[in-house]
Amino acid sequence: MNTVAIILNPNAGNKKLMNQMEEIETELKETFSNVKIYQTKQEGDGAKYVEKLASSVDLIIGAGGDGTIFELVNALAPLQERPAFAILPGGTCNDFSRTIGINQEPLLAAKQIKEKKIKQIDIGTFNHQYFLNFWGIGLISKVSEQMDKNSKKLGKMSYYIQASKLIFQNEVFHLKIESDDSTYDDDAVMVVIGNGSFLGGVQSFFPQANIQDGLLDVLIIKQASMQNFWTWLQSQVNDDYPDKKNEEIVYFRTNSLKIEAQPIQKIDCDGELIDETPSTISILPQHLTMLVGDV
Ligand SMILES: Nc1ncnc2c1ncn2[C@@H]1O[C@H](COP(=O)(O)OP(=O)(O)OP(=O)(O)O)[C@@H](O)[C@H]1O
Repeated sequence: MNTVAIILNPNAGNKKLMNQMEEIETELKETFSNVKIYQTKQEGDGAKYVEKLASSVDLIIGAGGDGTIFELVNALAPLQERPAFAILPGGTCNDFSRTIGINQEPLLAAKQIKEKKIKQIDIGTFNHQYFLNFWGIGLISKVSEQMDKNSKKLGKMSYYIQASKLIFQNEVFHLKIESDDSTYDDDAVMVVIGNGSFLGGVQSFFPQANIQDGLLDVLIIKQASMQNFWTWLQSQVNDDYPDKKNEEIVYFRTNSLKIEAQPIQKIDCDGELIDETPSTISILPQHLTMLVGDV
């Protein structure tokens, strides 16, 4: 593993990553003989770089926030031959980098990447889109919808401020889920399907998510559960979560499922609003070779 392309969004987050790039490049060059930085100028540039570079590099390092990582993963995942992938966290939440134990200090993350600790990682897919962290409808996508660049500057707290504003609106939809492992046909206010264990910067929804088990974690929140759910979210999850005896929270694991909602719901995928229901979601087991940190 010698040839490395760093695809960098210079405007991600608070530009902390951008300001440390020289130092990071020097650090990486101690281990990798050929390191080049490619700066994106706008949305779509990251994907173009992946298409151009994937067949000629051993490792692509995504340097930016979750939006940049989402774009790069969506360009890498459909390729037949995929170089290894790593993350230098530079955004607000950096959810998947946390799941794979990458330090949130970019220079320390670079030191971890130098260790070349490799894992084959599952990724989720639906309608030719791919996700590392989560697929969600209901409350979760409403929070994303109302987040703008200004509120993002507040960092991950802004997710919770938005969520707490919306949580009592409790907009119910009718949900139908079919999978080999479970079915559901009832009202709900939110569905979150997880691959990674972090969401909005905290290890809240799926603390025991395993990114190599070929399974998606499916969490359905029914209407009456919002108060419980919020209490639970604040209490930051204990080991026996989710308690399957709790009738207000439905939880199961599966490798694929079909979801319909009435009225149609917007889909939030790794923090990006990109599609609408219905959707058939599945997992691509150990599809991506990633350099991980302390996991
Ligand atoms: N040079 C650039 N200037 C502005 N936007 C860019 C640039 N390069 C890429 N983008 C786009 O900006 C969007 C947001 O980027 P990214 O997620 O990396 O940063 P962020 O929004 O600050 O972080 P987070 O998503 O964690 O809050 C992405 O969709 C990305 O494609």
